[in-house]
Amino acid sequence: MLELSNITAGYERGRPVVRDMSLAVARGEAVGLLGPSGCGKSTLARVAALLHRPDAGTVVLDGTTVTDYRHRAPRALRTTVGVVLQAPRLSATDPRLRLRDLVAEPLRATGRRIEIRERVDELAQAVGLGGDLLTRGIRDVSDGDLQRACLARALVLRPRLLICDDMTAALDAATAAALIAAVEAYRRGTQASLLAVGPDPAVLARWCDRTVSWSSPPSDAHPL
Ligand SMILES: Nc1ncnc2c1ncn2[C@@H]1O[C@H](COP(=O)(O)OP(=O)(O)OP(=O)(O)O)[C@@H](O)[C@H]1O
Repeated sequence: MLELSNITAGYERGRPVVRDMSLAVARGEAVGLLGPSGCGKSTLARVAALLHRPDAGTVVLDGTTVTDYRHRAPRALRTTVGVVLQAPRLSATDPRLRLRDLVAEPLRATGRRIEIRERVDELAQAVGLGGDLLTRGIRDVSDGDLQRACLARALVLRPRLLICDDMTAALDAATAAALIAAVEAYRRGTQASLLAVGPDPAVLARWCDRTVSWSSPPSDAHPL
């Protein structure tokens, strides 16, 4: 489903934060990527989500070798992946949005307005956004509720690969458990693959088939 081969990536020319990293996630598999803060996990996750162009290396997603990233990536490839980032306030681009609009954003962007009502209500239930939460603005909900909405948005186009970058960071235990359960239910229903990134082995073990440690030598770090 996802093959990252010898990825080198960073933000400044000549100063990579990810060096020669390889990782594969098979169809239907859930892989945890474990590593300390600042080691480059989020950067690699962004490369896998086609949000950041690597300086070197190859990304193969669903059998297609990726040549373009961000808005230049073909829509069909972009919508293969759903992404939940660590900081929901940063990933929710427009602070004036209501949660309902935030969840519906990918459906609007892909011209599937007709599906919005049913799909958003279905996902609100799946992630536990009850009561009037969907009608509230981003500024008027807790980080936990905003992250629930971000997970719903990531699932709204039924991605075949879900990437969760430290999704449960800074959430209380009950909200974290609810979000993990929602991802598990989605995967049971769709056989979607999962790449879960985080610093806590116990959290990753809870929802992943196997965990790759960032500090492993390259030969152990991937099954390619
Ligand atoms: N947009 C950016 N511009 C410049 N440098 C960045 C940017 N994002 C991350 N970095 C730097 O790249 C390095 C790796 O960061 P990254 O977020 O990928 O690591 P991480 O393992 O996910 O850390 P954390 O678990 O704390 O999020 C860090 O030194 C960070 O400061």
